[in-house]
Amino acid sequence: MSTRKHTALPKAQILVEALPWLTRHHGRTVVIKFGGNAMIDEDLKAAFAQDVVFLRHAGLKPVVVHGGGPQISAQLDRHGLVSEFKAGLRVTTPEAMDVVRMVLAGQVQRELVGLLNQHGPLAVGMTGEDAHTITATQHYPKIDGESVDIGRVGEITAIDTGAIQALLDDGRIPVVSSIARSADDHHVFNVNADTAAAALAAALGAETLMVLTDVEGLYEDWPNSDEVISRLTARELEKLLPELSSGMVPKMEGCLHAVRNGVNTARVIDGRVQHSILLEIFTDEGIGTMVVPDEHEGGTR
Ligand SMILES: Nc1ncnc2c1ncn2[C@@H]1O[C@H](COP(=O)(O)OP(=O)(O)O)[C@@H](O)[C@H]1O
Ligand SMILES: CC(=O)N[C@@H](CCC(=O)OP(=O)(O)O)C(=O)O
Repeated sequence: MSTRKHTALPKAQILVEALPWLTRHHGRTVVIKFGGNAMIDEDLKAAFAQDVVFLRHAGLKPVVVHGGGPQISAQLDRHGLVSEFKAGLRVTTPEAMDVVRMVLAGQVQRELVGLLNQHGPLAVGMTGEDAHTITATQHYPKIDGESVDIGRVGEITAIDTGAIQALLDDGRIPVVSSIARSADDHHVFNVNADTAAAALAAALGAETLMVLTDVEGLYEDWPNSDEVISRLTARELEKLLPELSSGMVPKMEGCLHAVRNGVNTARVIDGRVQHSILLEIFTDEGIGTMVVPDEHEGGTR
Protein backbone atom coordinates (compact mmCIF):
# COMPACT_ATOMS: atom_id res chain seq x y z
CA MET A 1 0.00 0.00 0.00
CA SER A 2 1.41 3.37 -0.93
CA THR A 3 1.76 5.98 1.82
CA ARG A 4 0.53 9.26 0.45
CA LYS A 5 1.65 12.57 1.84
CA HIS A 6 -1.46 14.27 3.16
CA THR A 7 -0.38 17.88 3.15
CA ALA A 8 -3.64 19.02 4.74
CA LEU A 9 -3.08 16.97 7.92
CA PRO A 10 -2.04 19.99 10.05
CA LYS A 11 -5.46 21.49 9.27
CA ALA A 12 -7.16 18.39 10.69
CA GLN A 13 -4.93 18.70 13.76
CA ILE A 14 -6.12 22.27 14.32
CA LEU A 15 -9.75 21.17 14.10
CA VAL A 16 -9.18 18.33 16.55
CA GLU A 17 -7.45 20.66 19.00
CA ALA A 18 -10.62 22.77 19.06
CA LEU A 19 -12.75 19.76 20.09
CA PRO A 20 -12.62 20.28 23.90
CA TRP A 21 -13.69 23.90 23.44
CA LEU A 22 -16.43 22.96 21.00
CA THR A 23 -17.77 20.48 23.55
CA ARG A 24 -17.53 22.98 26.42
CA HIS A 25 -19.32 25.80 24.61
CA HIS A 26 -21.92 23.82 22.67
CA GLY A 27 -25.37 25.39 22.99
CA ARG A 28 -24.06 28.25 25.15
CA THR A 29 -24.94 31.88 24.62
CA VAL A 30 -22.09 34.32 23.97
CA VAL A 31 -22.74 38.06 23.97
CA ILE A 32 -20.23 39.93 21.81
CA LYS A 33 -19.93 43.70 21.99
CA PHE A 34 -18.37 45.21 18.89
CA GLY A 35 -17.08 48.71 19.61
CA GLY A 36 -17.26 51.61 17.21
CA ASN A 37 -13.50 52.08 17.35
CA ALA A 38 -12.83 48.47 16.28
CA MET A 39 -15.32 48.92 13.45
CA ILE A 40 -13.40 51.34 11.30
CA ASP A 41 -11.45 48.82 9.19
CA GLU A 42 -13.33 46.95 6.42
CA ASP A 43 -11.23 43.75 6.64
CA LEU A 44 -11.71 43.60 10.41
CA LYS A 45 -15.46 43.95 10.03
CA ALA A 46 -15.55 41.11 7.49
CA ALA A 47 -13.39 38.90 9.76
CA PHE A 48 -15.68 39.75 12.71
CA ALA A 49 -18.69 38.58 10.69
CA GLN A 50 -16.89 35.34 9.74
CA ASP A 51 -16.06 34.63 13.39
CA VAL A 52 -19.62 35.21 14.58
CA VAL A 53 -21.05 32.98 11.83
CA PHE A 54 -18.41 30.35 12.67
CA LEU A 55 -19.54 30.36 16.33
CA ARG A 56 -23.14 29.92 15.22
CA HIS A 57 -22.27 26.96 12.95
CA ALA A 58 -20.10 25.46 15.71
CA GLY A 59 -23.24 25.21 17.90
CA LEU A 60 -22.90 28.34 20.05
CA LYS A 61 -25.55 31.06 20.27
CA PRO A 62 -23.90 34.41 19.53
CA VAL A 63 -25.70 37.69 20.26
CA VAL A 64 -24.08 40.85 18.87
CA VAL A 65 -24.44 44.21 20.63
CA HIS A 66 -22.80 47.00 18.70
CA GLY A 67 -21.51 50.47 19.49
CA GLY A 68 -20.86 53.32 17.11
CA GLY A 69 -19.51 56.23 19.14
CA PRO A 70 -17.16 57.57 16.41
CA GLN A 71 -19.85 57.12 13.74
CA ILE A 72 -22.38 59.08 15.88
CA SER A 73 -19.85 61.85 16.49
CA ALA A 74 -19.14 62.13 12.74
CA GLN A 75 -22.85 62.37 11.92
CA LEU A 76 -23.50 64.96 14.66
CA ASP A 77 -20.65 66.96 13.20
CA ARG A 78 -22.28 66.85 9.75
CA HIS A 79 -25.45 68.23 11.38
CA GLY A 80 -23.40 71.01 12.98
CA LEU A 81 -23.92 69.51 16.46
CA VAL A 82 -21.03 69.21 18.91
CA SER A 83 -20.18 65.98 20.75
CA GLU A 84 -19.77 66.39 24.46
CA PHE A 85 -19.10 63.61 26.97
CA LYS A 86 -19.62 63.75 30.73
CA ALA A 87 -18.65 60.86 33.00
CA GLY A 88 -17.76 58.96 29.78
CA LEU A 89 -21.32 59.29 28.41
CA ARG A 90 -22.55 61.37 25.50
CA VAL A 91 -24.60 64.41 26.48
CA THR A 92 -27.71 63.58 24.44
CA THR A 93 -30.18 66.37 23.61
CA PRO A 94 -33.49 65.31 22.00
CA GLU A 95 -32.04 66.54 18.69
CA ALA A 96 -28.86 64.45 19.20
CA MET A 97 -31.00 61.43 20.18
CA ASP A 98 -32.54 61.42 16.69
CA VAL A 99 -29.04 61.25 15.22
CA VAL A 100 -27.93 58.52 17.68
CA ARG A 101 -30.93 56.39 16.75
CA MET A 102 -30.50 56.99 13.05
CA VAL A 103 -26.79 56.10 13.08
CA LEU A 104 -27.01 53.05 15.37
CA ALA A 105 -30.21 51.45 14.05
CA GLY A 106 -30.15 52.78 10.48
CA GLN A 107 -26.49 52.64 9.62
CA VAL A 108 -24.14 50.64 11.88
CA GLN A 109 -26.60 47.85 12.70
CA ARG A 110 -27.70 47.55 9.05
CA GLU A 111 -24.08 47.22 7.94
CA LEU A 112 -23.31 44.46 10.47
CA VAL A 113 -26.51 42.59 9.60
CA GLY A 114 -25.54 42.81 5.91
CA LEU A 115 -22.04 41.48 6.55
CA LEU A 116 -23.33 38.56 8.62
CA ASN A 117 -26.01 37.71 6.09
CA GLN A 118 -23.44 37.34 3.31
CA HIS A 119 -23.00 33.91 4.94
CA GLY A 120 -26.69 32.97 4.94
CA PRO A 121 -30.05 34.16 6.32
CA LEU A 122 -28.83 34.40 9.91
CA ALA A 123 -28.71 37.90 11.34
CA VAL A 124 -31.74 39.90 12.45
CA GLY A 125 -31.28 43.51 13.57
CA MET A 126 -33.23 45.08 16.41
CA THR A 127 -32.87 47.81 19.01
CA GLY A 128 -33.53 47.62 22.73
CA GLU A 129 -36.86 49.31 21.98
CA ASP A 130 -38.16 46.23 20.14
CA ALA A 131 -40.48 43.93 22.11
CA HIS A 132 -39.58 45.86 25.32
CA THR A 133 -36.10 44.32 25.24
CA ILE A 134 -34.40 47.18 27.13
CA THR A 135 -36.35 49.57 29.38
CA ALA A 136 -34.62 52.54 30.98
CA THR A 137 -35.14 55.74 32.97
CA GLN A 138 -33.06 58.87 32.60
CA HIS A 139 -29.58 58.41 34.01
CA TYR A 140 -28.11 61.19 36.16
CA PRO A 141 -24.39 60.43 36.59
CA LYS A 142 -22.63 61.75 39.68
CA ILE A 143 -19.81 64.18 38.95
CA ASP A 144 -17.92 65.43 42.03
CA GLY A 145 -20.79 64.17 44.18
CA GLU A 146 -23.47 66.10 42.20
CA SER A 147 -26.14 64.45 40.01
CA VAL A 148 -25.82 65.88 36.51
CA ASP A 149 -28.48 66.10 33.76
CA ILE A 150 -26.92 64.81 30.50
CA GLY A 151 -30.20 64.51 28.60
CA ARG A 152 -31.60 61.38 26.99
CA VAL A 153 -29.11 58.92 28.44
CA GLY A 154 -30.69 55.79 29.84
CA GLU A 155 -30.14 53.78 32.99
CA ILE A 156 -31.39 50.25 32.39
CA THR A 157 -34.26 49.24 34.69
CA ALA A 158 -35.52 46.07 33.01
CA ILE A 159 -34.56 43.57 30.32
CA ASP A 160 -37.04 41.33 28.52
CA THR A 161 -35.07 38.61 26.74
CA GLY A 162 -38.15 37.11 24.98
CA ALA A 163 -37.45 38.44 21.47
CA ILE A 164 -33.72 37.62 21.58
CA GLN A 165 -34.40 34.15 22.94
CA ALA A 166 -36.98 33.49 20.20
CA LEU A 167 -34.44 34.52 17.55
CA LEU A 168 -31.77 32.27 19.12
CA ASP A 169 -34.21 29.36 19.28
CA ASP A 170 -34.85 29.92 15.57
CA GLY A 171 -31.12 29.69 14.84
CA ARG A 172 -30.73 33.42 14.13
CA ILE A 173 -28.06 35.86 15.24
CA PRO A 174 -29.63 38.90 16.98
CA VAL A 175 -27.77 42.17 16.32
CA VAL A 176 -28.84 44.68 18.97
CA SER A 177 -28.43 48.49 18.97
CA SER A 178 -28.02 50.01 22.42
CA ILE A 179 -31.19 52.11 22.47
CA ALA A 180 -33.79 51.74 25.22
CA ARG A 181 -37.40 52.81 25.68
CA SER A 182 -39.00 54.39 28.72
CA ALA A 183 -41.58 52.30 30.57
CA ASP A 184 -44.34 54.70 29.41
CA ASP A 185 -43.06 54.60 25.79
CA HIS A 186 -42.82 58.40 25.66
CA HIS A 187 -39.04 58.53 25.25
CA VAL A 188 -36.11 56.68 23.78
CA PHE A 189 -32.77 56.68 25.55
CA ASN A 190 -29.15 56.42 24.45
CA VAL A 191 -27.42 53.64 26.40
CA ASN A 192 -23.69 53.00 26.40
CA ALA A 193 -23.19 49.86 24.30
CA ASP A 194 -20.86 48.17 26.84
CA THR A 195 -23.48 48.64 29.56
CA ALA A 196 -26.24 47.29 27.31
CA ALA A 197 -24.15 44.24 26.32
CA ALA A 198 -23.37 43.42 29.95
CA ALA A 199 -27.00 43.75 31.03
CA LEU A 200 -28.13 41.50 28.16
CA ALA A 201 -25.41 38.92 28.94
CA ALA A 202 -26.58 38.73 32.56
CA ALA A 203 -30.29 38.57 31.66
CA LEU A 204 -29.69 35.88 29.03
CA GLY A 205 -27.60 33.78 31.42
CA ALA A 206 -24.78 33.90 28.86
CA GLU A 207 -21.67 31.78 29.26
CA THR A 208 -19.40 34.62 28.15
CA LEU A 209 -19.44 38.36 27.58
CA MET A 210 -16.81 39.42 25.07
CA VAL A 211 -16.06 43.11 24.60
CA LEU A 212 -14.04 43.89 21.47
CA THR A 213 -12.21 47.19 21.54
CA ASP A 214 -9.21 49.06 20.12
CA VAL A 215 -6.65 48.15 22.81
CA GLU A 216 -5.13 44.81 23.85
CA GLY A 217 -7.15 44.62 27.06
CA LEU A 218 -7.10 46.33 30.43
CA TYR A 219 -3.69 47.97 30.88
CA GLU A 220 -2.38 47.76 34.43
CA ASP A 221 -0.96 51.26 34.49
CA TRP A 222 -2.55 53.11 31.56
CA PRO A 223 -1.26 55.34 29.89
CA ASN A 224 2.23 54.79 31.39
CA SER A 225 2.68 51.15 30.46
CA ASP A 226 1.16 48.65 28.03
CA GLU A 227 1.29 45.71 30.46
CA VAL A 228 -2.06 43.91 30.05
CA ILE A 229 -3.79 42.32 33.06
CA SER A 230 -4.63 38.88 31.68
CA ARG A 231 -6.92 37.62 34.45
CA LEU A 232 -8.66 39.08 37.46
CA THR A 233 -11.46 38.13 39.81
CA ALA A 234 -14.57 40.24 40.40
CA ARG A 235 -13.20 41.32 43.79
CA GLU A 236 -9.85 42.39 42.28
CA LEU A 237 -11.66 44.31 39.55
CA GLU A 238 -13.93 46.03 42.08
CA LYS A 239 -10.86 47.41 43.88
CA LEU A 240 -9.41 48.67 40.61
CA LEU A 241 -12.57 50.37 39.28
CA PRO A 242 -12.17 53.78 41.01
CA GLU A 243 -8.74 54.22 39.36
CA LEU A 244 -9.95 53.55 35.80
CA SER A 245 -10.55 56.28 33.26
CA SER A 246 -12.68 57.08 30.19
CA GLY A 247 -13.65 54.27 27.81
CA MET A 248 -12.57 51.48 30.14
CA VAL A 249 -15.02 52.42 32.90
CA PRO A 250 -18.27 51.17 31.27
CA LYS A 251 -16.44 48.10 29.91
CA MET A 252 -15.04 47.03 33.27
CA GLU A 253 -18.22 47.96 35.18
CA GLY A 254 -20.07 45.85 32.61
CA CYS A 255 -17.69 42.91 33.07
CA LEU A 256 -18.17 43.13 36.85
CA HIS A 257 -21.96 43.26 36.53
CA ALA A 258 -21.91 40.25 34.19
CA VAL A 259 -19.77 37.94 36.37
CA ARG A 260 -21.65 38.99 39.51
CA ASN A 261 -24.90 38.02 37.78
CA GLY A 262 -24.26 34.52 36.51
CA VAL A 263 -21.99 35.01 33.48
CA ASN A 264 -18.98 32.65 33.72
CA THR A 265 -16.35 34.87 32.10
CA ALA A 266 -16.25 38.44 30.84
CA ARG A 267 -13.41 39.41 28.53
CA VAL A 268 -12.07 42.59 27.00
CA ILE A 269 -10.20 41.70 23.82
CA ASP A 270 -8.41 43.42 20.98
CA GLY A 271 -10.81 43.91 18.07
CA ARG A 272 -7.85 45.02 15.91
CA VAL A 273 -6.54 41.44 15.85
CA GLN A 274 -8.25 39.46 13.07
CA HIS A 275 -10.20 36.45 14.38
CA SER A 276 -9.60 37.41 18.01
CA ILE A 277 -13.02 35.89 18.85
CA LEU A 278 -11.97 32.45 17.56
CA LEU A 279 -8.64 32.64 19.41
CA GLU A 280 -10.52 33.47 22.59
CA ILE A 281 -13.18 30.76 22.33
CA PHE A 282 -11.39 27.83 20.71
CA THR A 283 -7.80 27.99 21.95
CA ASP A 284 -5.98 28.41 25.24
CA GLU A 285 -4.07 31.28 23.69
CA GLY A 286 -6.73 33.74 24.75
CA ILE A 287 -5.69 37.32 24.40
CA GLY A 288 -6.80 40.36 26.39
CA THR A 289 -8.27 40.54 29.89
CA MET A 290 -10.52 37.92 31.44
CA VAL A 291 -12.71 38.61 34.47
CA VAL A 292 -13.99 35.63 36.48
CA PRO A 293 -16.41 35.36 39.41
CA ASP A 294 -14.86 35.35 42.92
CA GLU A 295 -15.33 31.61 43.44
CA HIS A 296 -12.76 31.06 40.65
CA GLU A 297 -10.12 32.80 42.76
CA GLY A 298 -6.75 31.06 42.47
CA GLY A 299 -7.55 29.17 39.24
CA THR A 300 -5.65 29.55 35.99
CA ARG A 301 -6.74 31.16 32.78
N1 LIG B 1 -6.62 50.98 31.88
C1 LIG B 1 -6.88 51.09 30.58
N2 LIG B 1 -6.52 50.10 29.74
C2 LIG B 1 -6.79 50.18 28.42
N3 LIG B 1 -7.42 51.24 27.83
C3 LIG B 1 -7.81 52.27 28.60
C4 LIG B 1 -7.57 52.24 30.01
N4 LIG B 1 -8.09 53.38 30.54
C5 LIG B 1 -8.62 54.05 29.52
N5 LIG B 1 -8.46 53.42 28.33
C6 LIG B 1 -8.98 53.91 27.04
O1 LIG B 1 -10.19 53.24 26.71
C7 LIG B 1 -10.30 53.15 25.29
C8 LIG B 1 -11.34 52.12 24.88
O2 LIG B 1 -12.65 52.63 25.10
P1 LIG B 1 -13.54 53.28 23.91
O3 LIG B 1 -12.73 54.30 23.19
O4 LIG B 1 -14.82 53.70 24.52
O5 LIG B 1 -13.69 52.04 22.92
P2 LIG B 1 -14.94 51.35 22.18
O6 LIG B 1 -15.33 52.21 21.03
O7 LIG B 1 -14.36 50.03 21.76
O8 LIG B 1 -16.07 51.18 23.18
C9 LIG B 1 -8.88 52.82 24.89
O9 LIG B 1 -8.62 53.14 23.52
C10 LIG B 1 -8.04 53.69 25.84
O10 LIG B 1 -7.79 54.93 25.26
C1 LIG C 1 -24.67 57.18 26.38
C2 LIG C 1 -23.58 56.95 25.38
O1 LIG C 1 -22.48 57.47 25.54
N1 LIG C 1 -23.88 56.18 24.32
C3 LIG C 1 -22.97 55.86 23.26
C4 LIG C 1 -23.61 54.76 22.44
C5 LIG C 1 -22.69 54.16 21.41
C6 LIG C 1 -21.51 53.43 22.04
O2 LIG C 1 -21.46 53.08 23.21
O3 LIG C 1 -20.49 53.18 21.13
P1 LIG C 1 -19.00 52.66 21.43
O4 LIG C 1 -19.12 51.31 22.00
O5 LIG C 1 -18.41 52.67 20.06
O6 LIG C 1 -18.33 53.63 22.37
C7 LIG C 1 -22.70 57.11 22.37
O7 LIG C 1 -23.60 57.92 22.16
O8 LIG C 1 -21.57 57.21 21.86
